[in-house]
Amino acid sequence: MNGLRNTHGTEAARAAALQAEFNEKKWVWVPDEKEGYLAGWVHQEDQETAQIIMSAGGEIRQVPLYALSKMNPPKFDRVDDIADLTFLNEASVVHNLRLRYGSGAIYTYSGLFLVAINPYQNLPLYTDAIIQQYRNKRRDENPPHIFAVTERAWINMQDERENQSILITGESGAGKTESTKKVIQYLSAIATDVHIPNSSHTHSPSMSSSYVAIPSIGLPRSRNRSMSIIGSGSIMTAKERLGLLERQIIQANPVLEAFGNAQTQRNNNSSRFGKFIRISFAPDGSISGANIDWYLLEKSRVVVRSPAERNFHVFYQLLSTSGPLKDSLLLDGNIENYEFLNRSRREIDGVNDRDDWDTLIVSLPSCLHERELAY
Ligand SMILES: Nc1ncnc2c1ncn2[C@@H]1O[C@H](COP(=O)(O)OP(=O)(O)OP(=O)(O)O)[C@@H](O)[C@H]1O
Repeated sequence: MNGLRNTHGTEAARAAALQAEFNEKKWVWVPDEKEGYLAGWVHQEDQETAQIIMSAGGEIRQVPLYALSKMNPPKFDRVDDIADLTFLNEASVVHNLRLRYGSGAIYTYSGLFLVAINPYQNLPLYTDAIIQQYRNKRRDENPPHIFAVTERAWINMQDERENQSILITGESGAGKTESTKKVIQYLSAIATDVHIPNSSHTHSPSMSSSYVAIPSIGLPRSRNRSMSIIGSGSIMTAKERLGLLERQIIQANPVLEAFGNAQTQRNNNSSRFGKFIRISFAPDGSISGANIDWYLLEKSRVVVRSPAERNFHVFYQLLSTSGPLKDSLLLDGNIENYEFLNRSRREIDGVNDRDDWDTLIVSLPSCLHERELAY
């Protein structure tokens, strides 16, 4: 107990010292070509420019006033919600995200939004224990997390009996597909065990994983743009249900990815289409089905792309095989013989197109409802 009090005391003293040091000077963020923004303090200023002493190294820079951004006091370092910052400027947002990322916190709130920074490594943030940590908790009871956003959607669906949507957006390689998987992981883990077949009252928290905004979801839907994953209709035990939805969506992935993903300069497995995933729940909270709509496929990639990128995976997968399908399509050459393939990259490091073709073929009958894509 004493030890704990001492720790708190030391932390408070440290915070007070930092604040006192901060108060002594007029701290600002200075734009820097290499680092983005660097800390410094104003030594002198006139009406248009300021003389800044850089915090690291003591270098003096002459900077126009309009380029400077006010710095927040140290007590705001690593805040969970960017909206809490006193000075809400780009430099302070970047600083906060950078500090948090440096300590393994890839998620930060920005008001109603959640900002996720791609860690490009597997962090232990998605275990069953973490799911339990977010279950039935308010947003302010835990650190920012995609599970907290999903929990909110779940609670709203239950309380208000209204459909919910989670929009996941970002540039290529930002982590949209991975984030979508985390939402599905959470929902399938918390959905209740009992399944009532053929219920007519379902609610759908929907997820849009795309770089286009929600209104695009209103595009007319056609049969060949939609893939249904239908609940089993039988009563399942917790163990049987565990991960069923995840497994079904994972089984659908090889098909969607073969025909809709390609290697780009930013992402070896970039989705070249928007996705709208709907997960339906029965009134008792069990999953009754799921549906994936896709739209805005980058069709131009078939004929033209940057030399450093590839066409859609399926072409390379098909040409890596031998057998009746290739023969029936009169494909007797290899990549070099086809103009739409031989003008750009042919291989991806660490990817075996032949293995991926086998996975695709195994996935086809199990994930397609009514054999929509069978050939
Ligand atoms: N939360 C995460 N944890 C670990 N790795 C991640 C995470 N998010 C993304 N990644 C890594 O970044 C890569 C690219 O992410 P992802 O495919 O989700 O991007 P995307 O936004 O869907 O890209 P695109 O728009 O090009 O399809 C993933 O293959 C994975 O290696």
